[in-house]
Amino acid sequence: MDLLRLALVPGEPAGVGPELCVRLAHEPRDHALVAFGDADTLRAAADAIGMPLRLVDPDQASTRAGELALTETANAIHPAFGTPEPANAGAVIDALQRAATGCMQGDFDGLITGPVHKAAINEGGIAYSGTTELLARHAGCDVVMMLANDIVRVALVTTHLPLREVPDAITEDTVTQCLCITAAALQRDFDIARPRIAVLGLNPHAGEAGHLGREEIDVIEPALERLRAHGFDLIGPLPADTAFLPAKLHGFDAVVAMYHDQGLPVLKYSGFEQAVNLTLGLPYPRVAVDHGTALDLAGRGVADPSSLFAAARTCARMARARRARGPAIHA
Ligand SMILES: NC(=O)c1ccc[n+]([C@@H]2O[C@H](COP(=O)([O-])OP(=O)(O)OC[C@H]3O[C@@H](n4cnc5c(N)ncnc54)[C@H](O)[C@@H]3O)[C@@H](O)[C@H]2O)c1
Ligand SMILES: N[C@H](C(=O)O)[C@H](O)COP(=O)(O)O
Repeated sequence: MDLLRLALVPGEPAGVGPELCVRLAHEPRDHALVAFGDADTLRAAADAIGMPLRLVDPDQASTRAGELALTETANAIHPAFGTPEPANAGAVIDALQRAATGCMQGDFDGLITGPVHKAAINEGGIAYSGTTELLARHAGCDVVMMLANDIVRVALVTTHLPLREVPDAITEDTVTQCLCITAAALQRDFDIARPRIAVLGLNPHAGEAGHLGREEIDVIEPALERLRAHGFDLIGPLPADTAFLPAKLHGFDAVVAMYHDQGLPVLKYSGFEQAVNLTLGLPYPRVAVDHGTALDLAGRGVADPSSLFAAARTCARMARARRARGPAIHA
């Protein structure tokens, strides 16, 4: 079988992404990694953490430790560590889009991404709420953000949205769509034949029988009932404050949360180092780190690379399984 090829985007040039990519390039691997980024930024990151780095042509598909194939997407300005330059927003987004195009065209088997600084991209004049949304638009499909570690998988109905807008975005359709994409991904990429999914309510105590909000009764429960009639194994809507108790978590393959900060703090508290961020529903596997740009640590050589290593392992595993199984048939 041909060597697996994975695209790697370091993300914000002033953050920890580039140095973590240098560390990743030194890890043993049985797949080719092709980075999309700025050569000077990667070299500066390698110098800062005292690790050698040899950048090679993207066609070379090297698996040698310390070597990284690079498709250059040059920055406008060389940034200082810890200080994002909004002028580099175009280069950061260009790297993501070119890597995603490569995945869509079948040049790559999957995409691994480092952290992007959302404010710096917007300050650079590009409307951007997250890479999840960018990749969904690029591929023209609906997706779900799921963060996962060995303890829990959390999928979100809404992603990067002001809290004020969340209730209006929780509809029977968005809940149904999130559950369908999540269940299909658990079957396909995690080999769980009949996933058991816990679904959280939106309101305190899942609405307390309508006395603390009606979204559970009017929106979430009807969506669950509709899907149960199609054979989905769903529990909920559950009160979010106790759904993550270890004894309960044991029985679920994933938890669907209604919004970002309902689900992700629990996931990150339970295992920040090993967690990864997956975009479910794309035609290719995309796996990212679970942490941000950590501007306070950039260039100091102390940032933990575990999440990026886990992202690369997860992406390679999913890509290999998809290759073995063949392309998905979309209804
Ligand atoms: N995958 C992504 O693209 C992603 C994920 C989360 C946040 N972000 C973005 O990153 C920026 C900064 O976000 P933030 O400050 O809320 O979160 P952050 O994850 O960058 O930092 C939170 C804390 O965790 C620490 N930390 C983060 N990564 C670490 C690592 N690898 N090793 C050791 N410690 C680490 C930081 O030092 C900081 O104390 C924001 O623009 C945010 O939107 C991007
Ligand atoms: N919501 C993610 C997290 O908190 O880890 C993060 O912001 C990155 O999301 P994108 O991959 O959509 O940029």
